[in-house]
Amino acid sequence: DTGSAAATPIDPRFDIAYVTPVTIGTPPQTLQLDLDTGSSDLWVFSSHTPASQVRGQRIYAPDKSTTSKLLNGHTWSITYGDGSGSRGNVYTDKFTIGGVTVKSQAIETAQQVSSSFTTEDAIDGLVGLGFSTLNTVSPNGQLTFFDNAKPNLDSPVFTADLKYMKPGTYDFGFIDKTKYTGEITYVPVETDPGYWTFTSSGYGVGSGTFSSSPITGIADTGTSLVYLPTAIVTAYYRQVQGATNSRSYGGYVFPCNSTLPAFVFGVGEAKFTIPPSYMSYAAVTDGSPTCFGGLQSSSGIGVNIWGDVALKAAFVVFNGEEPPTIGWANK
Ligand SMILES: CSC[C@H](NC(=O)[C@H](Cc1ccccc1)OC(=O)N1CCC(N)CC1)C(=O)N[C@@H](CC1CCCCC1)[C@@H](O)Cn1ccccc1=O
Repeated sequence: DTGSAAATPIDPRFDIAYVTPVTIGTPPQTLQLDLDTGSSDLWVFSSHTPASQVRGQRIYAPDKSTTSKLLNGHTWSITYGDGSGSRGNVYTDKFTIGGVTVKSQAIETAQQVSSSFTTEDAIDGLVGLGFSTLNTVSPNGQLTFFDNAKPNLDSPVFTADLKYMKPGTYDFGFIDKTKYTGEITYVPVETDPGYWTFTSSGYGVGSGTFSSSPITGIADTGTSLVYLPTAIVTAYYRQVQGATNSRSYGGYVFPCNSTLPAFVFGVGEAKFTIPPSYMSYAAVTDGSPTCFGGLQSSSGIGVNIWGDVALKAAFVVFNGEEPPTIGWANK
């Protein structure tokens, strides 16, 4: 098997998240889900989600699918880094992304979603693409779509080609040579506790010297920004006129008309440049002259996160062979 599906930004003004069309059940029900390498639950808004918590999202109705089966006595509950969360019951059903089908995928139906999910009408749920050890279904943890699909994929990989303010693609089962330039640099992945954790070889601010120092973090398609150690973040914003670490806005902000340096990060011998346009994430509120930075400190999180701001500067291969590795290429 091989497959390919679009990853479309949910907001035309800034890349807060990307959604991908999937089909569930028989006849197929189409939902727009956020593929998240930072978690491992596949959950959806459903006919079991209270109407008061659904605001425009598409829902999965297991009772309308001839191939759905309730996974008796199984429940799930998840809380994300940004404090959002959801919980509910579990079915198995036919699940397809970009033409790759898993006949019996655990579909976690929401009985409750937090307010930030209710207000985000462009996201109908998540497809966790982290390692299945992170799955929250109890009493028996379930496998991710990738783990279920892997044995039937031509190659046990999926790739992310996210783009700045336009649709990119997720490919499953193959590496599309037309999507990158030069060589792919592969580095080891630490699978404990279950993220795509790898070690970057260092960073540089703009045209400044490159600092070769290991930065261990996770490649996370479900996180909008890049979160790195405070020393790196302060070194970056020292080069930005008028930048301050705002308590009220919860991070580094600066005048939107500031000149921003690029941010360079290393993977092995390779270098990747996040252009200034990606580093100015968004105006703090619509029309404000104050902008929120695409690079923020990880000190409050406990893990460094290479989110979409970094991922869209590269072509990334999530290699599910044993042992797993992650590959980065310029594009
Ligand atoms: C520092 S982990 C914060 C991160 N959530 C974000 O990145 C959200 C994404 C978002 C926000 C609003 C609408 C849509 C999407 O966006 C912001 O938080 N932003 C962007 C806008 C900025 N103004 C403020 C900062 C996060 O929990 N990701 C998790 C997946 C997310 C959850 C929310 C829905 C979309 C998918 C996940 O991979 C993060 N994970 C990673 C490792 C361990 C646990 C864990 O849970």
